[in-house]
Amino acid sequence: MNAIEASGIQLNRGHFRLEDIHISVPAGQLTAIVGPNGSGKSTLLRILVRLLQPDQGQVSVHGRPAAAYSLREWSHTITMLPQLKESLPQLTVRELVAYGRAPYKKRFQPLQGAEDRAILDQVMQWTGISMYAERMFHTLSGGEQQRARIAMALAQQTDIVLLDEPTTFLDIAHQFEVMDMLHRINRETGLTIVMVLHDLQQAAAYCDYMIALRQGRLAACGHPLELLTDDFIRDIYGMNATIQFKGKYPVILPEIPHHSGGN
Ligand SMILES: Nc1ncnc2c1ncn2[C@@H]1O[C@H](COP(=O)(O)OP(=O)(O)OP(=O)(O)O)[C@@H](O)[C@H]1O
Repeated sequence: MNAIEASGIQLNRGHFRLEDIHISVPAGQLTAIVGPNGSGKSTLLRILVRLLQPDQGQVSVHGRPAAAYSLREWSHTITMLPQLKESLPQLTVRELVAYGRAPYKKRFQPLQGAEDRAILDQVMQWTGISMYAERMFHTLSGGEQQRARIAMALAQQTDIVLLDEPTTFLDIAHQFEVMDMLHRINRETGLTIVMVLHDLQQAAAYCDYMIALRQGRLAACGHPLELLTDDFIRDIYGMNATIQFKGKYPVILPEIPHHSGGN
């Protein structure tokens, strides 16, 4: 069962073309979208969530064309958290997370009814930010901010969440903390999660499925542990590397030309 299917996607931006993309995103699993900088990962995510209209091609969600969903139905079905680039207005963490409930607001009703408040408490607990609920968002550390932003996306209670680089700007411990959290939420709730990731080792450690783009085209898709080979790294990233397995997980050892070992 697929949560998302995209077929024949084309987008021409002059200097950049997304060409002939056919992908399926399995329902209830963790999917990574990988590929070099500028290969079209964020562009594809924006097309999947209907923020960008492709020149050609179709996106279907739960077997139904994306265009057939009303705005309200769509906002209850799929959401996307963009990259952590923009600065947010001065809000408490609870106020920020409550933005996720906006698609459920009915006219003349307050934004936070009893049901909304229960959902906010639940998603803040899942993401481990309950103790920061009344703190100003901008006073949180990068890792805490990312968890608060993810809580906002979860508060929208969609079946599918798309995350654009959820671990970028985080130190290694916080990267794994966020990936662990997403994995746990996926396994406990069956939420379909699609993430743009740069770290292939994280993709292999946590994701069930991987979609690789190269220069605006689909280069490969499948289980990350099956896709990750020396040839894959060379073909997609143009870099020589050796993959070694540490237990179940691949470790990428790059061949760095002219590297003298740090001395
Ligand atoms: N709004 C835009 N207008 C014009 N060109 C854009 C726009 N957004 C992205 N692009 C271009 O489209 C191409 C693909 O960008 P995109 O952000 O999708 O790549 P990406 O794989 O997500 O890259 P990164 O890993 O660096 O975030 C790039 O050449 C980029 O400059």
